[in-house]
Amino acid sequence: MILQTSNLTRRYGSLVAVDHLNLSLQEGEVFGLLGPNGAGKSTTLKMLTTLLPPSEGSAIVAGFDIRHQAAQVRRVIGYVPQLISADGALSGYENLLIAAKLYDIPRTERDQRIAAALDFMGLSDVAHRLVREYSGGMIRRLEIAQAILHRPRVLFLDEPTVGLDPVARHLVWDYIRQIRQNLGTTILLTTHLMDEADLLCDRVGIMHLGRLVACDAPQALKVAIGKPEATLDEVFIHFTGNQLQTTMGGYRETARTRRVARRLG
Ligand SMILES: Nc1ncnc2c1ncn2[C@@H]1O[C@H](COP(=O)(O)OP(=O)(O)OP(=O)(O)O)[C@@H](O)[C@H]1O
Repeated sequence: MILQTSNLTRRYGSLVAVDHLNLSLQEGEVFGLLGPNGAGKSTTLKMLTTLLPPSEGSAIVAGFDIRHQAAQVRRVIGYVPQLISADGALSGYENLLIAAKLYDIPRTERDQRIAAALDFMGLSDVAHRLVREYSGGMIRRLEIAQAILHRPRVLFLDEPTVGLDPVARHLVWDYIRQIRQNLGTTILLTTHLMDEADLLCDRVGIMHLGRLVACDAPQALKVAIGKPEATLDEVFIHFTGNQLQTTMGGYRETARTRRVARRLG
């Protein structure tokens, strides 16, 4: 197992955002974490990327303990957060150069690694343009390029295609597949898009109120609910008892969650 959580829990005051999560990922798989707004997906990713300490429980990522070996964990993972992390006032190349320095990539290798990442993500032609002139899809691809520059063993993507048009979304899916295929990277992503999860993920985990309520290959989950021909939307509704995106409901809760997410960066 490349990633294993053991009763991983995070509380915010009296709210249990992630509740004794037990999750195992096999090396090289693309795993999708699904769940309504507020289910605990981002909080899980923040703990696994060592940005947020767990309240209870533990997790091992690529052989390192997120609590006691956080620095080692950070060296072997890549993370693309939900909110834009690239600097719009710099070029794509400059953003990648910062990432290369942050990841301690030796000076002699930097240029070659950056060129390879730009090429891999289809951004060579725009490398020296300011990121604020990029389309949403190009920014996402640049952020993914930044996150794979140091060849991480596990890549975390928090809603990688949110806000992208269908063409840009398909392109990001293609790149995610290529990363797995060419680099053997294990990928853990969160998404609200059931077609994205169905097409891209080897397995999905459905979270509801902080708990993992289902975990298997999309087709196996369809069979498990007695409807092999079902869409993943139906599977999701079956396990969460909700229409898509409604658990916490309402504009106020969504706005609050967004504000919180923004604060946490
Ligand atoms: N810093 C915080 N302080 C207090 N509560 C928080 C904080 N961060 C998240 N929460 C709460 O924890 C719960 C889980 O939030 P989280 O962002 O992990 O859910 P999510 O599944 O990622 O949701 P979304 O799909 O909207 O991104 C929510 O009820 C949220 O309001």
